[in-house]
Amino acid sequence: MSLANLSSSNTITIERLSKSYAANKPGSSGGAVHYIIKDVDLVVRGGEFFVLLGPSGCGKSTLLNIIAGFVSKTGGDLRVGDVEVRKPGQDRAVVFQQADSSLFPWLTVRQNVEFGLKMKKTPKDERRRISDRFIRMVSLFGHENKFPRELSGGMKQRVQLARVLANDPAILLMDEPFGALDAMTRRTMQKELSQIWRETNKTVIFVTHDIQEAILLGERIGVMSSGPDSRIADIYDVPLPYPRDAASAEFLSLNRRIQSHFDSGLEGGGYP
Ligand SMILES: Nc1ncnc2c1ncn2[C@@H]1O[C@H](COP(=O)(O)OP(=O)(O)OP(=O)(O)O)[C@@H](O)[C@H]1O
Repeated sequence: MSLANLSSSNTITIERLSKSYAANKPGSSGGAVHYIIKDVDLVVRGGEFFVLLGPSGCGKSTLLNIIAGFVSKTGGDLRVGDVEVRKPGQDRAVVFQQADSSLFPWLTVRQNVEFGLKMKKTPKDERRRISDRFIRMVSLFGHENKFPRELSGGMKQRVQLARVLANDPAILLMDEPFGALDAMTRRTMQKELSQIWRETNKTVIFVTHDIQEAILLGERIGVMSSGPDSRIADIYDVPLPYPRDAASAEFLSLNRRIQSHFDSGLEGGGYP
């Protein structure tokens, strides 16, 4: 398959997507319906790095989990390429904020990274080659025989990332993956992720409530309105070359523009 075809088959198309729930008090009847997200329209191109930015509780994780197939939509359409999303699939992988719940505590770093490959019956030599590559990429070489309990939070997060990348999903869905890390580790991880994305041409949707992180990473930034009835209120292009310099005039100017978007109350709420 050519790269162009690969890209279009990884395009994520979202049309009037909604997630609602019945908000009846116990014992009452009637049809009060609350929307977490309502009528979200978005196209994320194959190979694009798209950031979803918004205040806490606006529905970023809900939208990401619908794209992952973990949460069902209640309205609208969602497709990857031409295929309607109804459940999780091998084309999509999720990186969560907390690595703890996703790593197997009884497996070493290497065994965790190779887990999905083993399930797919990838031959041992090939598994070793792939896990070596990604363990190096996330700077964990020398730690491959350690167990999760012997690792710091940042190291566990890097194992999670290496494991997801070893499975080679076309689409990476990342839910505040660096939110729990200290500032220095976070910066290193942002650089690594940006480089991996540029090397692998994956489609990435990255959730954050940090404007600087959004501008460091994204080609486009979709700003979500505060919930309920949340939607993508605005999309900013980030026409800056990678790797990005957070101290450059253009970076700071875009940061101010997005910040003022929230300060002016366009989202109907404070930020963050
Ligand atoms: N099953 C559910 N039933 C009712 N409300 C829900 C349900 N799931 C989520 N919510 C509500 O939907 C809103 C959006 O939650 P979500 O976790 O998607 O937000 P978020 O933007 O990712 O927040 P954060 O940045 O704090 O993680 C919240 O107000 C949450 O309480």
